[in-house]
Amino acid sequence: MSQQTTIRKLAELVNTPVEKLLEQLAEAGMKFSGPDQVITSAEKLKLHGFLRRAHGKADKPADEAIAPGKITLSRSRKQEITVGGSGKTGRTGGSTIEVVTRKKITLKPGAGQGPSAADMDAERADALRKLEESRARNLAEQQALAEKDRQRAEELADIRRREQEDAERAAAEAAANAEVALEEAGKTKTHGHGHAHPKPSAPAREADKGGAHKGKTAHRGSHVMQTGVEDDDSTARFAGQLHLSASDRARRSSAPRGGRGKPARRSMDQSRTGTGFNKPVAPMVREIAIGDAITVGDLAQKLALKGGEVVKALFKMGVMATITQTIDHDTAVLVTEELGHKAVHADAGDAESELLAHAEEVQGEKTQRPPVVTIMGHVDHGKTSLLDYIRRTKVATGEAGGITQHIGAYHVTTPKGTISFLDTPGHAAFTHMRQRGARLTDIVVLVVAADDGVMPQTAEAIQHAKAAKVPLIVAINKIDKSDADPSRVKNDLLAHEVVAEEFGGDVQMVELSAKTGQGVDNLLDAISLQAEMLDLQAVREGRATGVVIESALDKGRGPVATVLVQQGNLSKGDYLVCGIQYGRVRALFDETGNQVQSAGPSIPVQILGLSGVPEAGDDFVVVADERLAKDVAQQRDTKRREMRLVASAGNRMEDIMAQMGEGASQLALNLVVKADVHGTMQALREALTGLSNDQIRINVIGSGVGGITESDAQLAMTSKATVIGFNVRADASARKVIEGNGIDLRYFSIIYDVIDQVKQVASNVLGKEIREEIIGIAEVRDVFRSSKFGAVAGCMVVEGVVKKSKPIRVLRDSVVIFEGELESLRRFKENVDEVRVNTECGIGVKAYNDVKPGDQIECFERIEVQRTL
Ligand SMILES: Nc1nc2c(ncn2[C@@H]2O[C@H](COP(=O)(O)OP(=O)(O)OP(=O)(O)O)[C@@H](O)[C@H]2O)c(=O)[nH]1
Repeated sequence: MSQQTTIRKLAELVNTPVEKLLEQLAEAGMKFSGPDQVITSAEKLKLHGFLRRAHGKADKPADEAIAPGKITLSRSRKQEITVGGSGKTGRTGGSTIEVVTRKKITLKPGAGQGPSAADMDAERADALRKLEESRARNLAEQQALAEKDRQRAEELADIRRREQEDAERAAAEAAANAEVALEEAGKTKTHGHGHAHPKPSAPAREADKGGAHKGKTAHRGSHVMQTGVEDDDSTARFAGQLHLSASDRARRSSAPRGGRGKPARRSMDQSRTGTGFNKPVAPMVREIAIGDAITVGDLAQKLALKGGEVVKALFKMGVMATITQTIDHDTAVLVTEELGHKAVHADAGDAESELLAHAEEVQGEKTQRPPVVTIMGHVDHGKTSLLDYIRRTKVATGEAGGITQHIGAYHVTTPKGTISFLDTPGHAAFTHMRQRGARLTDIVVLVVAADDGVMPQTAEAIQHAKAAKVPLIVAINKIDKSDADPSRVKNDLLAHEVVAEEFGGDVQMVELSAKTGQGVDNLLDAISLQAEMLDLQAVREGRATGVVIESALDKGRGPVATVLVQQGNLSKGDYLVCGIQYGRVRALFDETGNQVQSAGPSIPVQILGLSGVPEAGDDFVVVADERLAKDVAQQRDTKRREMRLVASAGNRMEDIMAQMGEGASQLALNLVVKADVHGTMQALREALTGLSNDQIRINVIGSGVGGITESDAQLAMTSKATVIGFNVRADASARKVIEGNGIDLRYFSIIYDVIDQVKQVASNVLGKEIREEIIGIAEVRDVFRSSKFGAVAGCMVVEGVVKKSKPIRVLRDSVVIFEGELESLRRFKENVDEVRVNTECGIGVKAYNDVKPGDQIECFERIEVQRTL
């Protein structure tokens, strides 16, 4: 506005009549003489303010413009900026500031309209001040965060250091396994080395780049101060720092401390590539095979753990075991799973299945085979005499003197066919059957002395035969004796459901005398007849299978075993597996001691050539070659040893329990059993352990064939066992230990005596128990009350005898309501010590006055009873 404005010109400009303008100016308090008078800018503004007010609008700038000297016209722009440490407003307390920027024009009277040098007004200064404050606040926050990050980084570094140590330890432990694994995989160590420092993976590289945070900043663009409002570089950079991500900050703050700050990251990458011995990212789960038993040490080795760790885990499970101790399969599986690994059952092995495949090959035409007979009966009823008679008269034909040797079994040839007898204790025959789940005996001959009748062991034999579903033939022996009464025997047997044919049953009964031989042929006929009815068949050709009946170690000939062939044909030169032994049949002998070339089904034969002494009851199988025989035998040996370890571990445990007197209410009686032959030893072991019940457990902790040795005596001493010698004696050194330590040693030659005596010993161990016995019951008929005696019950003794000195119980409706003792017991007015059945009496109960008619007073006593098996 370089030109001066007149009122007329202004009226034209604002399009208002000049008169009206003059009026308005007059109203605004400005007097003008005419329209050509000049109007100043101040006057213009005054008019403008007047007019706004007149229209009801307040105009602050206009008011301010009233200030003398200058008029400022302004155009404003609002802008919001957010400031805060990480951009996460909520966490760091960042704030939003409203910045108002104005374009200002200050008009000075006569000074034209261009922008003045003092563009910055008070508001702007205020906004900048606030911004400065905010910056300062954020800087403080930044520093606090940096401090926190530094602490956190230190913690992380600490954790990583510990992990690294753990990893190194794990690596050392895994070294052995890894070597094996590497060998298996055909990898060389250099291969592993080449990957020891792999390049970081793509994402890792990207994350490592310095620009990582930039990308994030860009992503958070809404938080960045926009340029153009304030061209402030420092603020822009500052804002960039504010928006660093937490991870970036952590890395940035840890970087200077950790050198290059990357070892942890590198190790992660290595583990991902699967090279080097770094701590695995997930726990390593091993799958291990466990047999029937394993020592704690072996298990730890399989799991690549320290023995102590497995012991500790077992302890937590309530199993106390040392590293050398054996644990059974189930416990081993449990602890393996507890330790986070997997367990599978160790396969029995291919050799055994191969063996089975071979065994199945023994197929062919089946033909009639001889019956296998076991003789059983009560002691002294004549079993041995009968067997001897048959052997003497029917075996060894053609041999001078007919001397036969005892090999545990023999066969006789009768006009009606061959019969094989098992010359082992009846128990043993059935033990074998139970063990193998197969029939070893076809027929049981039950010997009953005609003069003695049915006795306990007769009944026991009947039970055995019935349980095994083996048919019976009864030999009524000693009929030569004057007091023989065969019909009484037959009648007695009826009570055991053994019914003679003549009574309409199906059991053949033969009267005979083992002494004179009378009727023995009839018995053989009866056996042949029974065998025919049973239609016993077997394959005669092919590889033989069967069972060991007896075994021993012969000083001159080595291990000898009497086997009963069940299928096929056993020949000299055959390879066989026999229990855990194997070998090639060097020679076969029959019961007369003659060498034979082969033996068919149901024929017992003694063999030489085994690697060791098999156990009675072991099976044998002829196999194609020695290798297979050896493999199977060794596998079985391992398995059996494992089982023994478990059994002995169990024994040890029970001993400990018994000694501690806690954890088991069951008592234990330990025995060491030695016998002359395997069959007897096995029969004894079975029979004795079978005596165990809830209260006592009979442990045969040691058993074997042969004399009692010093080691047997030592075993007995350490486990406080009783030594049983069956047809064997203790040698000098064993006797010394036995006598010196007071070990209980007993010799026997009759199985039943052993059982009886063990029962007695067990009873002593069991001790006595206190039992209560009710000796009398009195019924309350009436109750009298006296000040002197209290309540006195008028009673009738309905059972037994009521004694003053014995404890009593008061019963109401068959429920005990009081237990105590008697205060008084009277017959009429007299005090008595006892009152018998069907007698009236007066009873005063001590400390109890609530007796009512209808109650029962039960009198009892406590007695000591010897516990028995
Ligand atoms: N008179 C007579 N005596 C017999 C007969 N059979 C056996 N004896 C006698 O009875 C006794 C016992 O006979 P063993 O054959 O030993 O009886 P066991 O049943 O084998 O006895 P253990 O082997 O001890 O169970 C012996 O003295 C025999 O001589 C018989 O038929 N008549």
